[in-house]
Amino acid sequence: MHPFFLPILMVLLLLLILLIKFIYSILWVPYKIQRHLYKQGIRGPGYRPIVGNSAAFKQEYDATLNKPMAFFSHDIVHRVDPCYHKWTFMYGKTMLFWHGSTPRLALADPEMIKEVLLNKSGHIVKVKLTPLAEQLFGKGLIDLHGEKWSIHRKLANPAFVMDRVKAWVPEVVESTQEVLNKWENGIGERNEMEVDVLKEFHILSAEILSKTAFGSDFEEGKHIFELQDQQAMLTLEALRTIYIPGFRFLPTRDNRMRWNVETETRRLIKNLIYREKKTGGNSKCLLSLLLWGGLPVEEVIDECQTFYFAGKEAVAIFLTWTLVLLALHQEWQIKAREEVLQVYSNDKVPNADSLSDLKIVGMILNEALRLYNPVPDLFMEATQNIKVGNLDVPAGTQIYVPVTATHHSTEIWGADANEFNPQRFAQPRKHLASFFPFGIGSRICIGQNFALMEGKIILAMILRQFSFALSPSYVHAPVTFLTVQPQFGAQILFRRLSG
Ligand code: HEM
Repeated sequence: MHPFFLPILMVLLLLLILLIKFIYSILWVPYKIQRHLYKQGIRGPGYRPIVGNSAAFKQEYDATLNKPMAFFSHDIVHRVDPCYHKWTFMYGKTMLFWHGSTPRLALADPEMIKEVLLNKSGHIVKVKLTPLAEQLFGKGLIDLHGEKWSIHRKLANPAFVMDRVKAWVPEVVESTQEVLNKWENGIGERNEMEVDVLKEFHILSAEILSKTAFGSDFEEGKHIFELQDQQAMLTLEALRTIYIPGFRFLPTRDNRMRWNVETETRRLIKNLIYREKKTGGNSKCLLSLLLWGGLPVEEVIDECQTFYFAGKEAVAIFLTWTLVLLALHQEWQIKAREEVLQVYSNDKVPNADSLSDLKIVGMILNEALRLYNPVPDLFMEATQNIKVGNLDVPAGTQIYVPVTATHHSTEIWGADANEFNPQRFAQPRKHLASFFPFGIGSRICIGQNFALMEGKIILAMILRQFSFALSPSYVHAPVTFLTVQPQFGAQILFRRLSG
């Protein structure tokens, strides 16, 4: 026998096993799942080996970016979730599409959505972030599972219970007042001034988060936020391409940039932690709870990365859309101002006790979160064969929850689903899974109380000091850049209120 015969045979055998595994996961499993769901009446754009429907996603997304809305409308699903929107007309609202070779089953029925998000069997879990997204979020709450998630969540929860959140009202008032003074000075002798509130609210929510959750000076956190913004852009670029395992380890230009940004972000957070350790901490803040709760430093860094992003981004977007809506719907701006002036009469500074008196403001915030919910979709995964409603869902199927589409559904919200009508929130919500901007179930947003408190205080303070309208330079173009954002900023004209 030739001396190389055996090694060559081994290599060939190994290659054959790899090929079989490859064919099994790229062809056999996807087509099997597709057949299984097709038999139950679930249709979709069809599986393409390896790439799935990535080409369609890219094409629709690029088309959206190049096509601002022709006229102002709150009917935005076709921009925010373009593929899903297009496919619903072809295949129905409950459908199957493909992210690479991963099946995604989109659900539209609130009862089924509730069943998935509230499932306690442990067989439906949150989808793990891709390693690329981990560089942005860190391996914190958003991406943790099981026992580790439960430990982190228990440690972080006390920072966001209502009493603790209310204690942060003075910090929110102080930071907001500084911004409003800046606008006031900017107007000076003029009649009005244009402000891109998207930029302003990013800075304001970052400052508030630094002071409250991290108990630190904004200057310390500022650089971390800037790096996170940079990382968000890089992550977005990467997420729009097909994920190829191992590619992120190649020293490409973008990969190197991502590594550097991540290393620098983590270094800065580590500095914050060491300062916190030295000073003994501030028992009110999240950072202290995590650190003194016994988490290893590396896990605290991960969690800080998560909160620096999640706590700033969505709040800034939420406030931005609220202002855009009130700038457009003057009648509601007037109603909200009347309420604010009544609740905070005699120049009273907004305080925690009167938050619940801001009923109309609360309804407006809800309506803004319904029409322009910052997080457009949620992803879960079946780890075993499961039943959702009447459907048999095979293990390995991801479940896609189209939050924006649900919030805009005429079947759920009636013929005026795409109208701005805060009055609809005068009644309790129709169904737990008809309005869920913060998610529902055990993974519900931990910062919900905090975000709504910020929304009420900041909006009340703006309404007391200024009237505002959309600037002619504003172009309505909602688009999904990780969150639902105004593509060209949100230019608003502010006027000082007389008297
Ligand atoms: C209007 C503002 C906000 C919106 C719309 C929002 C929305 C969401 C949504 C939809 C989820 C996912 C729920 C799920 O997977 O089922 C989430 C999770 C999360 N949010 Fe928020 N969020 C907001 C503000 C905040 C703030 C202010 C913070 C922190 C200060 C925060 C921190 C988090 C964290 C850490 C998670 C992961 C929770 C877990 O999986 O245990 N969010 N948020």
